[in-house]
Amino acid sequence: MDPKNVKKVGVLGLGKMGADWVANCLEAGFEVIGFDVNPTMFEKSKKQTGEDLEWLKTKKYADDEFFNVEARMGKYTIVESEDVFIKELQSCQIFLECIFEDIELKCSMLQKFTPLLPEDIILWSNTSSLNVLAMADACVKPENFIGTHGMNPVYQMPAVEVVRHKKVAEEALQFTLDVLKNMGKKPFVASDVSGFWVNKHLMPFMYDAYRALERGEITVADGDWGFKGSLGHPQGIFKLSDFIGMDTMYRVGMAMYLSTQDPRLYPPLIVFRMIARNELGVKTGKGFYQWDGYKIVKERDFSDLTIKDSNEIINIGS
Ligand SMILES: NC(=O)c1ccc[n+]([C@@H]2O[C@H](COP(=O)([O-])OP(=O)(O)OC[C@H]3O[C@@H](n4cnc5c(N)ncnc54)[C@H](O)[C@@H]3O)[C@@H](O)[C@H]2O)c1
Repeated sequence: MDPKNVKKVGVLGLGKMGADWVANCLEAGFEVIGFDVNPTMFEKSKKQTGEDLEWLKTKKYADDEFFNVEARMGKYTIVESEDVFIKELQSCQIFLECIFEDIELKCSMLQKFTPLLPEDIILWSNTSSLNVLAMADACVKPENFIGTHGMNPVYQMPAVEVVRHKKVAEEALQFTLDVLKNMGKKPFVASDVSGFWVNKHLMPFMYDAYRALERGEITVADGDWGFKGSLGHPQGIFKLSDFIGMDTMYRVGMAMYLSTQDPRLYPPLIVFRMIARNELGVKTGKGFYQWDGYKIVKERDFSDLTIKDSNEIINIGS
């Protein structure tokens, strides 16, 4: 396994993270094949990848005449069927899974795909919290499976949390670290515990902030400015949540709660209410902020959702 031999990557799941990882792979000069079970994602996802590359061109490669967005996009194909995707994967060196944060779904996809893949392909998963060993066990070769948790937006954030599990081959781990470094990332190694290093600490912190909002202790804008202006965070919890997506915030928190039983990881009521109203953040134009694309239009007023006393909880309805 020579990291320099990576030429082609297959990406399964073309939502926010899949689209952004594709941009990172194209930036690195790889050819990319993508597939998503939901065909309505094809156009949206490609648009997202194109915008990511435009961002890279402006912010990182402004002086590089050889960084051509169109040429990079020319190396990206979204295929419309799983059969064609599997055929294309025969010439890939890396398979990257970016589907929903659902252990059963991820394991069933790995069980289905890995017997059909080249023997020496390295399998990456962008899971943010799930048991990596369980996913490895769903693969034909658990030693070649590894967690590669990229941070949102992955084409901008240098760190990748590389999750080591007890069956991973040292060679696959080293290969992964080297390929990521060749891609310009700065990976670090984390343990296979629920939430790994980043989300183990970040998720309870974010949910506590939601609960404070729910109790009327803070507003969205003050909460975000509090962390930005006092601790130097690049953005506050609420803005970050809107980028992540409330559906993903739910899936990650619930998965971590189920595996740890830590009550701080049980999604607060506001998560359920926002999902029921399709207020998922940037992807639906409404979350903690109101959005126009990636621009904040205004912070939203959550005073109608404030939980003031126990009677209110009883009368909340839906
Ligand atoms: N959103 C974030 O900020 C973030 C950050 C780090 C890691 N992650 C992780 O990345 C992964 C993807 O998250 P996301 O935010 O991109 O989610 P998303 O909802 O934006 O996209 C997931 C995509 O997977 C597709 N999909 C689902 N089942 C599939 C299947 N069987 N075959 C093919 N495609 C399938 C869906 O159609 C969807 O387009 C999750 O594991 C998540 O925990 C997310």
